[in-house]
Amino acid sequence: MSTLHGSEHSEPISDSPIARNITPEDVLKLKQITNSNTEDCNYCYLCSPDANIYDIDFTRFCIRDLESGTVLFEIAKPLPPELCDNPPETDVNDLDPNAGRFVRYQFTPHFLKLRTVGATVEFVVGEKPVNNFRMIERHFFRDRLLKTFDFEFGFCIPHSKNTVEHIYDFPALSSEAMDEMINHPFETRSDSFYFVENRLIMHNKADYAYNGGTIQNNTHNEDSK
Ligand SMILES: CCCCCCCCCCCCCC(=O)O
Repeated sequence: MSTLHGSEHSEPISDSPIARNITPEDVLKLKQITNSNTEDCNYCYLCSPDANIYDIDFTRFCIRDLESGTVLFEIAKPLPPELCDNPPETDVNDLDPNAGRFVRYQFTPHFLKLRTVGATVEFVVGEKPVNNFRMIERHFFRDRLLKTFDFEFGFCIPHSKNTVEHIYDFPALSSEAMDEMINHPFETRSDSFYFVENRLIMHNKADYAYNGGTIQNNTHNEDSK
């Protein structure tokens, strides 16, 4: 039996979140990062990897500062083994079904001073048309909700490759809040919930450090986007 971990709902959303459809309204009500009350918070997801019945696959992800145009982070999914000269012997996704659902970002303190960031996502979809593709992403520092982002991807035709840039307007943060976030790496976290026709089909997590000394970054799972 489990509830929607991390929420401060007076009633559990569900006895089994994976068994029942989680809606946008559900995740918009969450008052904490999912499963933030346990050590293994990176292993609590509100849908199983099998919920992605549309075979949506993120193949490239890029974040840029819209004021300067500087690319802050970029990652592309490796080519499938059949298209590689030297494919790895083991696919990490064969070992851990949650591989690729969690990303760790390491940014410099300057990142927190940015105003607007563009996140470009490239993704492919499978044989089903995708209607009403929507991402709700919630960023928390500890138990404080920094901001909720709610982005539409629109309609995607079967077997299409798509690119969209979502604009993140940063929340206003006091210098004290920024200092706290800088001094407590990985206590800033996000949940990204992806819906098709209001059904949760993917849930990814990320955490963030802002104490890096160089321009950018590092990830746990390089194939996660
Ligand atoms: C400081 C709080 C505002 C945070 C805005 C963050 C903008 C960067 C977006 C990157 C989020 C990607 C999440 C993911 O990997 O799924």
